[in-house]
Order: sequence, then C-alpha cells, then structure tokens
Amino acid sequence: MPTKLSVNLNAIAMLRNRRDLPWPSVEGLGRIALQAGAAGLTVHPRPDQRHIRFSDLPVIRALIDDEFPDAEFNIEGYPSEDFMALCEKTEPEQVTLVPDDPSQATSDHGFDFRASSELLKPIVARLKKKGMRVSLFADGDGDGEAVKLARATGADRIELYTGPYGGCFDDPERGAKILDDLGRTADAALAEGLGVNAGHDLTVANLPALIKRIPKLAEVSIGHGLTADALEYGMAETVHRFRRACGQPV
Ligand SMILES: CC(=O)[C@@H](O)[C@H](O)COP(=O)(O)O
Ligand SMILES: NCC(=O)COP(=O)(O)O
Repeated sequence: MPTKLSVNLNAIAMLRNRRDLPWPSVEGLGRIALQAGAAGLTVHPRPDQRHIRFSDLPVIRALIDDEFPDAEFNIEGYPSEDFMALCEKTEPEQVTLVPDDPSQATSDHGFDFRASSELLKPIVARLKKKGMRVSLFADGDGDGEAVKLARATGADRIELYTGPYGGCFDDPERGAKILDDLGRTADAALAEGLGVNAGHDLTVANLPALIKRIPKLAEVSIGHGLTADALEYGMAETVHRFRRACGQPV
C-alpha cells in the first residue's frame, strides 16, 4: 500500500490571516488538494488561532463529508480540554496528539513517553471511544522502549517527527544518520503493532529516501514544503493571469 499524503493547510491559513479577507481560501485549496488525489487534509489549530481558526474546522469537515467521503481529516494538537472538545465536535478520522507549548512557533519534538504514557492513556481512550484513530507525535531517535510506552497508551499509530531530517537538506551525511534513527524507530513501532506516520519539513527531495527506508509508512502530512512548491510552480501561470488582467497580450 503506497504511503498516503495528507495536505496540511496551516500555511495557507497563515497567509489568509494576514488580511481580513477570505483568500487564499483554506476550503478552496483543500478542495484542489483532494481533487488532485491527496488522501486527506491536516490542520493544527493552536490556542491563539494564528493559523487555522476554530471556525475552519466545520468547513473542512463538510468539504470532506459532502465532496470527498473517502478522504480523511487529521487534526493535530496538544490535548488541552479545548482541543479535546474541538475533536469531539468535529470527529476527524484521525487525531494526532502533539506535546506543543502554546508559545512554540511550530512543533519541534515528540512526546517524552516515559513521563507522559500514563497521562495519555485516558486521553487516547476518550478519543478512541468516539471512533477517532489516535496517533502520537514521537521523536525518531531509535528508542524502542519509548515506542513500547507509546503502544501502552492504546494509541493506533505514532507520527515520526521528521524536522531534524528535513533540516539536513545541506548535510547528507547527517541526514543519513537521522534517517537510520527514524528507520529503527519505525521498525520498533511496526513490531509493536503500531502504524507509522511521519511529518515535519518533508519535501519532494527528502521523501523518497524516507519511504525507501520505511516502506510501510502509512501517511505523511506535509504543509510548509508543499505550500512553498505550490507557490513556486503556480507563479508563472498566475503572473500570466494578472498580465492578462492588466490588458497585456500573453
Ligand atoms: C505536528 C507537526 O509537525 C505539524 O503540525 C506542524 O506543527 C505544522 O504546524 P505549523 O505549520 O503551524 O508549524
Ligand atoms: N504533521 C506534520 C505536518 O502536518 C506538516 O508539517 P510541515 O510540512 O508544515 O512541516
């Protein structure tokens, strides 16, 4: 089964939020992503709503339900009571729990399962009771014991935090070492019966080696790199459209 792609809409939402205008449209670009064959949409609402707004969630839920019933909605975030209530109301197919502090600019580490495995058990159970698959953001450091503790929470999957791997775009030697650690973490998780997702700073350039090392990688969620590519590869056509609007022959 090929690795599924879930398109993270946070970067689109952040651009939209620069103005009090409805574009770029989170719903519209989510629709284009699903029309192009993405398996799902991911959002990471944060308490200050600086990217995704809570009001975006029912819109994306309806988009998937009404137009793409085979697609999945993945909501990521720190399991505060507010976040849990949002998930229970929206009922995404998957919830990815992330140990984010509200002050963090972006996610930059996985759970410390030695400290938080017991705390996560009732949270995971509460989400699963409503039929949501639960994935836990995990460091890809090859720590098999931590993976066992992740399994003990009752979660279905882990999501490997691939930020350090993505950051090695100019240091292939270090990238290979990190890839080895990610691979060993995935092997341990799969041996425990956990599914494996991955995300953070993945790109067209670094994905193939990750999937080669982890052929059973279930899903990648990608936002920043994918949005950067969408801008780059869509720029020429867009300039043509605006030149036409200026009355220029194109
Ligand atoms: C868990 C994870 O790595 C992503 O959700 C990441 O946090 C994306 O969020 P931003 O694009 O808002 O940084
Ligand atoms: N779960 C990771 C994610 O959704 C996207 O992260 P990024 O591609 O924006 O770094």
